Amino acid sequence: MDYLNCLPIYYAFERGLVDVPAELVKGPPTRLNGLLLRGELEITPLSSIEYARHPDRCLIVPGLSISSDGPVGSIFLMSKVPLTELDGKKVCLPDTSASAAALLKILFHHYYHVDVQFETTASDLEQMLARADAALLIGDEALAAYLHVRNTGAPLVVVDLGEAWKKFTGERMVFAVWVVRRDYALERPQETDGLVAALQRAREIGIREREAVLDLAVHRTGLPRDFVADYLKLVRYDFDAEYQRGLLTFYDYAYKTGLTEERVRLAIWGEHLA
Ligand SMILES: C=C(O[C@@H]1C=C(C(=O)O)C=C[C@H]1O)C(=O)O
Repeated sequence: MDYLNCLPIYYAFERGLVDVPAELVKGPPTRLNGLLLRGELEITPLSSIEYARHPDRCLIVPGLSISSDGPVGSIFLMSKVPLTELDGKKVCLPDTSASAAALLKILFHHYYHVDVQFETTASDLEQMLARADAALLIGDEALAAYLHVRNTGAPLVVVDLGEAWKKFTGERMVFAVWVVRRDYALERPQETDGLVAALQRAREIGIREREAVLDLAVHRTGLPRDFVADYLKLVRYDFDAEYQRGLLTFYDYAYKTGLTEERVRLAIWGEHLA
């Protein structure tokens, strides 16, 4: 995934510290979601909401996710007015996002109790706010927009969706899980074990070599070092029982909000295969 939040995981592959018998493909979340579902990728981070829409198509890689326990630092709603005043107004969603877009719909419906009209557009704060009263941003565009708003003092209400979710439910929020295509995994269990082990090894190295990852992140983005360091502390990569409970809570609300068609169970590679 072509965002800073994936660098701690892919650093070891990029640096050749872990051998991965695969070709790496980059893109924003919705592009990778589409490629996996069209059978053009074998293993990828997938927007968590897309897993709930296609549980028969994928198996979750154990012990890995893109999550937060409270603020996430890169998923923001930026609004010209307080959220309660958005009733009947338009909100732009970025065409890069699936999970955060679903989360925002859930929050408006069940937490803020505000009825808004959504429009999906390219991820560009200025253009979004020219067409609507509020805009959702994710990933590196959200980081840049946040800094811009902070530095210019633009009069926008800024809400971190990881933080709003935590206030609403008390739970962690899982934005993406790594999945392997189910047909591929069942046909090629040994290759799947190899890819899963490579990802887990890469994650360990990314955590251990935190400073080197930070150097590379600063070099690549040109963002201030303290800002990037703080951000990389907010993003979590765990997928233990507490994260899974947070994810199932998200799925419950997604179902209640009409964003998914069934209440799914988590099928995790190596744990239980439905
Ligand atoms: C934390 C983030 O979570 C992302 C949000 C996603 C989504 O909305 O579909 C998908 C993958 C994650 O990278 C982020 O990109 O800022």
